[in-house]
Amino acid sequence: MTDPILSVDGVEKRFGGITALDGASFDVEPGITGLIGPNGAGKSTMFNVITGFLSPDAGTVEFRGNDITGLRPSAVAERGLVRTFQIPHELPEMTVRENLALAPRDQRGEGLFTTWTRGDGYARDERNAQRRAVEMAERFDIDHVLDTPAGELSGGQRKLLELARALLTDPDLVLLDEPLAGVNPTLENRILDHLQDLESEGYSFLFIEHDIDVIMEHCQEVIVMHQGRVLTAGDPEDVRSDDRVIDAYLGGDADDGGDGE
Ligand SMILES: Nc1ncnc2c1ncn2[C@@H]1O[C@H](COP(=O)(O)OP(=O)(O)OP(=O)(O)O)[C@@H](O)[C@H]1O
Repeated sequence: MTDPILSVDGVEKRFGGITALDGASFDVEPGITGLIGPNGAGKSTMFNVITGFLSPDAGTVEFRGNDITGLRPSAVAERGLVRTFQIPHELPEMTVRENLALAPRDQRGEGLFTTWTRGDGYARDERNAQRRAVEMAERFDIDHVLDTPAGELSGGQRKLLELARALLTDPDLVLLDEPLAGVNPTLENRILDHLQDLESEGYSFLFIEHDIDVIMEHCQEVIVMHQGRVLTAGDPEDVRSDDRVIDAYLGGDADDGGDGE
């Protein structure tokens, strides 16, 4: 048994009267792990807490054995834990090349201003960033759109760009929020193949996904959230046949008029 790369323990998060996370705990082992659960289960809130976009009201998050609870997103990214973003507001106007070249600094919280005002080593860093941008675009088959504004990409190309941007920060663990949403089946398979290849190179992934077949085929482990807690976690085969999971997805009230399909 390997050490967990990520450990979440007793995490709580409330928004006014809404309890989004209600004492959620789980471990993530190296590899590809799926995070599933019905709408409103708390999956996105959990991603935000893990990556420092929200502070939890209680509980801890440990990454590679170090407490990262409440650290800022840039500090979390520095330690090797990143999430893919919906491309922020201003970036659709920038080309794929520019998006990729800026990605590492962006994740570290260095804005354009810091980038431009930095002195020593800037030219070298810049050449390096440009070279890696092209290499990454080639790897993800988006090199033919390097000079296209990101806002003009298809849904699938945009997901590949997000993945490429995340990888340019040299992460150990990447959190992916529905990486296949709005992606056509051909690109969907390509993204999944990329994840598999990257995993064999030592990257780990935790991803939110609604398609249980994708989880079954590509994840070593699956974590199921429901009502802000972890309902169960483990082997996808076992989880799929777990009555509690089936109930959670069907709405739970078995004697409440469900058609029992
Ligand atoms: N910023 C917020 N303010 C108020 N309530 C919020 C906020 N963010 C999330 N919530 C609430 O917290 C609960 C959990 O939401 P969350 O988005 O984390 O669930 P989810 O599992 O990601 O759902 P989905 O699969 O629909 O994206 C929901 O009841 C949601 O309405």
